[in-house]
Amino acid sequence: MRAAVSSPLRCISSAPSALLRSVTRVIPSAVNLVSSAGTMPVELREQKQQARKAIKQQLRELTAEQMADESARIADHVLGLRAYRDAKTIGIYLHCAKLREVDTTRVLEDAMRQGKRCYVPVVEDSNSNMRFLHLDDLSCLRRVPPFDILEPTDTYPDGSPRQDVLGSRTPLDLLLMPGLGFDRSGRRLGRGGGGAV
Ligand SMILES: Nc1nc2c(c(=O)[nH]1)N(C=O)[C@@H](CNc1ccc(C(=O)N[C@@H](CCC(=O)O)C(=O)O)cc1)CN2
Ligand SMILES: Nc1ncnc2c1ncn2[C@@H]1O[C@H](COP(=O)(O)OP(=O)(O)OP(=O)(O)O)[C@@H](O)[C@H]1O
Repeated sequence: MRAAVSSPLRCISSAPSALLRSVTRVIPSAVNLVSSAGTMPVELREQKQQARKAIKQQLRELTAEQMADESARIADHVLGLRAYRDAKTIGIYLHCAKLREVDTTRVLEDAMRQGKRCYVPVVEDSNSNMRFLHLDDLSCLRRVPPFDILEPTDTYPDGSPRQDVLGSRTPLDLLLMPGLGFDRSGRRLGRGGGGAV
């Protein structure tokens, strides 16, 4: 995600616990490989594809009740974290149920209630560039193709441009990352779009 921040950023990755081991099982050690050309080694690309396929299959097998339970546990965990409680400004994704992502609603609602400044991702273009825009009112959200993920409008109701975190004097203290899978040390596997690089 091309969201530069000017202070050390605390990153919390969350995924249903049933999935936490998937990434390391399917990608034993290759996650640490970096080719000298700065491109992803073919072997690693293939291992990631295989891991994505396996994880998506596991996600499909979770029931709605399991998803809701795991999301509730993750929300409880996040809400109890000092990093969260201390954060004045947070980046948070708006989960997509169709993609079986961890539900962020409760954290977002709590953050807004607590007066934390929230920024959410908005896809810029087909090159996976994205911005983090300020969100203070859920009524400005609409589903945007092709992924049908909720995004805020570019402007506030009064027509002024919605604030981009990069133009803000208060950088993100905490970022809640969407991801397909995470291992127990927090290493993340995304959907392959490269937006989070
Ligand atoms: N909720 C949410 N918001 C987000 C992200 C995200 O992962 N989750 N993104 C994080 O960067 C950005 C959007 N990027 C996305 C990239 C791919 C897909 C997606 O649906 N991928 C399909 C495969 C599509 C294909 O292969 O053509 C999939 O993974 O099944 C969704 C969002 C910004 N906002
Ligand atoms: N080991 C690596 N060596 C060099 N470049 C890498 C390596 N891993 C990833 N990259 C670079 O990062 C980009 C994103 O990698 P990848 O598509 O696997 O990300 P992801 O985990 O799916 O995350 P997301 O798609 O959400 O950003 C790749 O296109 C590649 O340019």
